[in-house]
Amino acid sequence: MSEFLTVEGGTPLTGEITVRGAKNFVSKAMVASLLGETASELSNVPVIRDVDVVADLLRLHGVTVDHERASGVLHLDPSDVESAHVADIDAYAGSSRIPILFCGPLLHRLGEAFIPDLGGCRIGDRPIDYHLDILRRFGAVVDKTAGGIHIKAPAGLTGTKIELPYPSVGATEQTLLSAVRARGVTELRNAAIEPEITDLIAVLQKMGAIISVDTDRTIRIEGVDRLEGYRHTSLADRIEAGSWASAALVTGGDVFVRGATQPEMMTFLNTFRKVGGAFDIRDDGIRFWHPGGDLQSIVLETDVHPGFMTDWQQPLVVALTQAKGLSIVHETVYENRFGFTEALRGMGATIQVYRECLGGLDCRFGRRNFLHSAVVSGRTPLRAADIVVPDLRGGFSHLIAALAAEGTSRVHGISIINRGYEDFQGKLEALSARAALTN
Ligand SMILES: CC(=O)N[C@H]1[C@@H](OP(=O)(O)OP(=O)(O)OC[C@H]2O[C@@H](n3ccc(=O)[nH]c3=O)[C@H](O)[C@@H]2O)O[C@H](CO)[C@@H](O)[C@@H]1O
Ligand SMILES: C=C(OP(=O)(O)O)C(=O)O
Repeated sequence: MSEFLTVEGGTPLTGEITVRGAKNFVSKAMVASLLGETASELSNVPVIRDVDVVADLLRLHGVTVDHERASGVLHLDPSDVESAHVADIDAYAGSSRIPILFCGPLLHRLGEAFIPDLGGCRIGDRPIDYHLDILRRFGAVVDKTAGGIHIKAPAGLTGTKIELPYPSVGATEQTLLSAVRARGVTELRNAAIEPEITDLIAVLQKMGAIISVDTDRTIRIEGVDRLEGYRHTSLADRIEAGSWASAALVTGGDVFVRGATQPEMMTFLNTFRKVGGAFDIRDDGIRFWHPGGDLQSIVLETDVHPGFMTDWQQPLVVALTQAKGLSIVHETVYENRFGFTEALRGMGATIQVYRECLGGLDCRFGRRNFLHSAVVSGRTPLRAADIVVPDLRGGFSHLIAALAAEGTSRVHGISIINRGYEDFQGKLEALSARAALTN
């Protein structure tokens, strides 16, 4: 951890940056390519570490992966998967959450798989009980070991009825990726319907799948015998776009986010406006800026789509430290996503975290001892600090706070941010931030 970013605060971010494909879709579309008999081509792919991790994992399983990094085109050819000799899979333990989604496709192709322990941000326990339950319902035999899970389906997978206890994104994707080639029909109730899932369904349909989505969160999948490769352009990363929007607001800046799209960001845009941010939606992106005057405090609850996305929460909380009055933020998706506020407090923010559900919703975490509600009292000037990045979005929030703070901050552990923000240092430079890497 010797490398750190020196950030001199106090300069509004101004200018233009580009946001490419969504981290939370691209990685899943890459896994979907394993289901095809022919090669796939995915466009608008960002250069982020999660894409590299999944590319390497696919290569390990015999997929030929060619990532044209500048143009953002990814070629994925799975024709050699059956003959691949998978070695060194343990090296991928803890790298991201995507390996668990390899289960369905590998079971269809090979009848068995070993999935190393998962990584991803530590923002709660992040169990995989729904995933394992789903796989068992399809007929797989799951054996949990110390380093990962062994999974087998010698007789193939059979369609089933599933009702999720909570509309989990990953569990919905697990179901989709397993059901499309299972025997018969699968019905998934209480499914997640995030835009990244809708785009995954679009990819699977292009491959030959038959999937319908009802208005009541029910997804029906009719299994088919064969799927082909696909050609698809990823939807934009709405989380990255929202993060830069918050950065513009906190620093009193003006940023055009080329590539950002309105439909997937409607909920964010409503909140951004209520806080006092301004935006202008254009065909090629969205401009976000601080129009002057005071920012307003709000009551905010994170929720599954179409609610306010949990991954937007952390950057926006920094903006709330600059709003007048008391804001309430109730995190209902992850039980432990306010750890990042400690560093903000060290920078002068007034934020209290509570175990109670503050806000309108009673969530799964009420009365379970999790500090999952926050009260932010503003406006408080922020001062520079030495910070260690805790997780992806928390890290970006700290970066935003450092950009707005008075003085020079040192942000350690910034490589975590590369997992989901393409070339964020280049983008900071393009926006005239005063940030430099020190080794
Ligand atoms: C790579 C990726 O796409 N990550 C996103 C994905 O994560 P991910 O797919 O991991 O998130 P989920 O939607 O599955 O998790 C939501 C909630 O369900 C719980 N749960 C989930 C699975 C399970 O087997 N058991 C269980 O209890 C989780 O602990 C969490 O409290 O959706 C989240 C919610 O929009 C986003 O914040 C993440 O950025
Ligand atoms: C929680 C996140 O991602 P992951 O599921 O990959 O940890 C995120 O993108 O903020």
